[in-house]
Amino acid sequence: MFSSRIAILGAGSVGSAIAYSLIINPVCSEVLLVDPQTEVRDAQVEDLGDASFAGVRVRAGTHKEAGQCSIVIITAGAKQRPGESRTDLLQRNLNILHSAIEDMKPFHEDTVILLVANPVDVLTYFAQQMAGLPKEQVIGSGTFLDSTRLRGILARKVDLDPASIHAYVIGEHGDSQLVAWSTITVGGASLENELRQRSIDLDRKAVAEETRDKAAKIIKAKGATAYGIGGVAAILCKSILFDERKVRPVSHWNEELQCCLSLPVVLGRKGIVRNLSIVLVEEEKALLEKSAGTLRGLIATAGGKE
Ligand SMILES: NC(=O)C1=CN([C@@H]2O[C@H](COP(=O)(O)OP(=O)(O)OC[C@H]3O[C@@H](n4cnc5c(N)ncnc54)[C@H](O)[C@@H]3O)[C@@H](O)[C@H]2O)C=CC1
Ligand SMILES: CC(=O)C(=O)O
Repeated sequence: MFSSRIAILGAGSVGSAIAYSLIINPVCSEVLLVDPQTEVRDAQVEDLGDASFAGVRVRAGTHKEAGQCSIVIITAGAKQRPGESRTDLLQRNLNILHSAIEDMKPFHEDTVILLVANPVDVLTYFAQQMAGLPKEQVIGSGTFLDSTRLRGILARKVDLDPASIHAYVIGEHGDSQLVAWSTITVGGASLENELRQRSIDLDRKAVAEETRDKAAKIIKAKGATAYGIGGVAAILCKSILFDERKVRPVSHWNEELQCCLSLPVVLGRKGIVRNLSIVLVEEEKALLEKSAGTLRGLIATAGGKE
């Protein structure tokens, strides 16, 4: 059995969905839930414990214990109300992040921090400044969830398994994100080729908008998204703990663009193992730079570097 521990800060909708994914498909021995709302936290522990058939222990933990875990997943923070954007949460969630990180410090030298709370790219940047860990060990779930949504939408359009479509949403996990259309492949062939061969007329703009707006649509109807990020965060934990070297689009510091945003990178036990050089066409490069500009602006507004 595994010996690693994963701490989840925030035992709300997202934290509990991530915990559920982690106990259903075990990758660690213990999951710690950390939340100042102790009554809710303890009820989540009890409820999740009833589902822990695979032997993963779930218990309440403290911030100090979390700082010593193999992975700390930060979901602590306010969520969007219908009509709000992720960036509307910035100041509230930055304050929560600051106190949570101070409460966890000093971190174990091998801890990887996975930001999930929004706006995830900006919080990833500030967590890197605050945590005292190498930048490679502080990452955000970024556009992995958007890329999963994109693959699902494309899979329905072209009648294929989503896992057989290599497609990435890059940039901000937010409104300035973009689909890297020119890089999409199916079985080694370009998506263009697949569409042409099968005479499928794909409305790319509509697909990109459906992908981008999916969270808002779910939030409008049920108040939160949870299962998607639950699955995605658990997959990222597995990639990290098993040193899988999987390529994932996650939020990380990009020296060239001077902000944290998502591009495909190689993930391993110490977080980002290396960057990959995705080859974009000019229009995509311009959109990525625009997305980075949005994120740099948000960082500056929140008191980070200009
Ligand atoms: N990156 C992504 O793809 C996604 C991000 N999110 C984000 O995740 C965040 C959480 O969403 P929900 O779970 O729905 O919210 P929620 O309100 O259900 O849960 C948040 C929890 O954080 C706790 N919390 C507050 N301060 C804390 C601290 N210092 N330490 C530990 N816990 C603390 C609260 O008590 C609350 O229980 C939101 O910011 C939301 O926007 C949600 C879905 C997907
Ligand atoms: C809420 C959010 O960030 C999402 O579901 O994409």
